[in-house]
Amino acid sequence: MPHTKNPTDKAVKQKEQVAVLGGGSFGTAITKVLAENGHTVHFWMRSPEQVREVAETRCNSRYMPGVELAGDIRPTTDFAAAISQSETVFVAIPSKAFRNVIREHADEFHDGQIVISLTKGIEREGFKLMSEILQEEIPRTRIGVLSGPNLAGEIVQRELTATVIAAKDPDVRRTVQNLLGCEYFRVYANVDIYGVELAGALKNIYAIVAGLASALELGENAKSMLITRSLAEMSRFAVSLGANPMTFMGLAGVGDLVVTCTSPKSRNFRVGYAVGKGQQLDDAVEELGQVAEGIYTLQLVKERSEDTGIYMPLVRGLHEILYGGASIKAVISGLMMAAQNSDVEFILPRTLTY
Ligand SMILES: NC(=O)C1=CN([C@@H]2O[C@H](COP(=O)(O)OP(=O)(O)OC[C@H]3O[C@@H](n4cnc5c(N)ncnc54)[C@H](O)[C@@H]3O)[C@@H](O)[C@H]2O)C=CC1
Ligand SMILES: O=C(CO)COP(=O)(O)O
Repeated sequence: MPHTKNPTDKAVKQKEQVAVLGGGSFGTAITKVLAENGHTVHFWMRSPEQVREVAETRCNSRYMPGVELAGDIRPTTDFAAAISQSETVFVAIPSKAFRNVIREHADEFHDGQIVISLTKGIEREGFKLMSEILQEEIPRTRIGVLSGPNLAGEIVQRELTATVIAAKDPDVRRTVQNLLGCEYFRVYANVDIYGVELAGALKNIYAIVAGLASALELGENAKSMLITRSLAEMSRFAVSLGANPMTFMGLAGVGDLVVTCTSPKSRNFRVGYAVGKGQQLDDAVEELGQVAEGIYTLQLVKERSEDTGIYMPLVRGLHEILYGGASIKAVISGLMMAAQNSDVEFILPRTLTY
């Protein structure tokens, strides 16, 4: 049920200047939360037409049709102007363009500025997460990552939502909690940046798997099995890369996995569903018209898991279906008939004979 009270009615403790980079669904949703909390939001996007539309109509019709953007929102194509006055900058640029955008404007960030990635993806070259890109490109800033079960379409309707801010610096965590927290948006803290960020990127793969399962009308037992084994697989992979397994018990892990694996509001789920109904992958992505990061993450994680010997049967199976022309039935049969294994491998180590 949407929360109907407008947070702008509430006395705001401290009005800040903030910037949001990226005018898609999630950039728009976070801009709306910040503006409703009374902050001045410098909303940077590359399209002058979109800037004009948001300025004139207070609506971003391509990504959030029918949603009014109230409050002190200043849309702009001028990057330097957007971030110059802002103590905190939120970045909602898809992973494929993330480094280029930050690199191009690296000199415009100032020392100690807080920069928070909202992006749930991985860069192909070097398997870099967005926080690592920020660290490389703008090391003088203070970096954090926001991730969790955060469907943009629900946030803009003020549906009750929780998220996670991960940062080493407690001041960064506190700042983001203060900026975003309100009656319908609750912000929890973590220090495991890598785990929170990897969880957000990896779950997109399993949302595609869940969409496929939904299209095939598999039963409830099967859906539960898939979600739980997805959690086992993604945490196995992340832990091998240095993440804390406990992060996967939280909102950024199981929370985000559940929401995207059970909702057609997830774009990744919708791509899986379309493929499960017989559509070609390229057509499904084109029809979506928005980013489905899992498509790219799948390829990177498959390669990385093979290079490092991490057992990821769902990733391998999905890759065979999407890129290897394998039949969905054959892949399911292969998964079900694989060697029997342990449930929670942190309790009973997995047998290696597969
Ligand atoms: N939409 C959602 O519910 C959520 C999305 N995210 C993540 O946020 C990130 C952004 O996703 P969305 O906003 O949903 O995507 P979207 O597909 O709705 O919009 C992408 C936006 O990025 C812009 N863009 C692309 N390349 C650009 C470039 N080179 N320079 C400037 N702008 C560029 C596009 O113009 C568009 O405005 C993704 O990594 C996604 O996984 C995270 C949580 C929730
Ligand atoms: O990350 C999301 C929700 O937490 C959004 O998922 P999609 O990108 O699949 O829509």
